[in-house]
This record gives sequence, structure tokens and C-alpha cells, in this order.
Amino acid sequence: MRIDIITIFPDYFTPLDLSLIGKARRSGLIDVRLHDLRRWTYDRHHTVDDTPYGGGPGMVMKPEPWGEALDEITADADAGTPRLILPTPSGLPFTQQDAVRLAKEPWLIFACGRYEGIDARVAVDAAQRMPVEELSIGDYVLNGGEVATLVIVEAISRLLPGVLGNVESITQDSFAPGTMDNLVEGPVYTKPPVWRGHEVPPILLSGHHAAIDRWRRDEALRKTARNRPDLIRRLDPESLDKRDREV
Ligand SMILES: COc1cccc(COC(=O)c2cn[nH]c2)c1
Repeated sequence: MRIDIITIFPDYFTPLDLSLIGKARRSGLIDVRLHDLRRWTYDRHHTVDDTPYGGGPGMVMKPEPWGEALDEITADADAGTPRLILPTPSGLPFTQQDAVRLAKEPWLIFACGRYEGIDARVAVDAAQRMPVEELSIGDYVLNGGEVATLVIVEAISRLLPGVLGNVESITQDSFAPGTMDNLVEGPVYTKPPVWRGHEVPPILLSGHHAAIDRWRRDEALRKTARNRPDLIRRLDPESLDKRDREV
């Protein structure tokens, strides 16, 4: 997968050189390219923002640099058609299902907005040449799209074959399509069996794998009901067996 990131703060993305994603980049699994938006400005101050039409506080990112940046980056026609992702508080909620969907894409471009946002015409103009998605990672406001892009890139990259050593852990993730649809994971434990007087639930040391799977599902249902009643309502009753309903 190719990932292009356009930002006025390229240094925000040094974390992508670390750990599993850094390893995936070095092994060629992911091709991440960083672009400083100011490369497409020509005035002395490399201006990327201006006052909002209609008045109001703050500044808006000018369309011209974005247009030229996207033209140049997408001119690389042999890489197929990219999908433009715009992290923004006003976007569609980004979910694990989106991470699974986007992990199948050959080429993603992330536009990191700052200030009050990017001139709306940038997304309209880009949509004439490629799919454009505005995505929100949560109902709060950051100073820019860089942190949200790191979140989305990590959620996607860890699903790519070969990035995570243990593929099995993906299927047991919270929200993982299939068994964990609309469920969050229950508690996890490791050695020692007793720690500061706290025992690991004995079932987990029993070796009865069917009973252990049942216990884990019960705990996932309990934790989801406690922390995410909104998800419980979304659970497809068909996906709940008789035992589930007793939890
Ligand atoms: C593109 O326009 C803007 C405007 C303001 C802030 C941002 C940065 O994104 C977020 O704050 C965010 C993303 N998901 N949840 C919060 C982008």
C-alpha cells in the first residue's frame, strides 16, 4: 500500500518510522511519502492560510497549494487511482469496519487540515478525479489533522498482511468483523497466576477451551453492555445465541 501524507508539520510523522509500521515501511509493505504543503507556495512567507469569507474567527487553508499538491502527487498515474482521506471533526465516524475496508485500498492520500479547516472547494475539486472521504476519529477538536491521520494510518496498517506477527490477534480485536462485531474485548491476563492477592479467573487456567471461549464472550458482552450500551443496541439479535441473552 502507498500512503501519501500532505501536512505543514511533516515532523509529526516520525512515529511512523517506529515499531511495526517502521518495520513494514522498511520491508516495503507500506510506502509512506510525506509532503510539506508549503512546497506548493511561492510567496516569501509560504502562506497557506487566509481569513474566512463571511467573517468569523480563525483562518482557513487556501485552496491553491492543496490543488497543486494533489495535482503533482496524483500525476503518478501508474499507481492507480488514490482515495483522498480528510480527517475532520465534521467527517463520517471512522470505525474498525472502515479500517478493514481502507486496508484493501492500493493508495491513500491524507490531507492534514489546520486552523478552521481547508477551503471546501479542495474536496469538491479533488472529487472530480478521485474518491474523497471526510472521516472523524471522535467528537472532539484537535489543532490539526496530523494526529487523526496517525490514528487512521495505524488502525489500517496493522491489518495489512505481514505487518502484525500474530494475525490471530486481529480476529479477536474489539470490533473485529465476524466474531467481535459491535463487541469490545473483555479483560486479559498473564502470569503470575496470583498478583498482590488478585487471582486470574480460574477458568482461564482450566484448559477447557470451549468453556474459556464462552467465558471470554460473556465478559465481552458484559464489558460492552457496561461501557458501550450504544453498541449493544446495534448487536444483531440473530448473532446472539441463547447463552448470550442470559449474560
Ligand atoms: C480539516 O479541517 C479540520 C478542522 C479542524 C480540525 C481538524 C483536525 O481534525 C480533528 O480535529 C478531528 C478529526 N477527527 N476528530 C477530530 C481538521
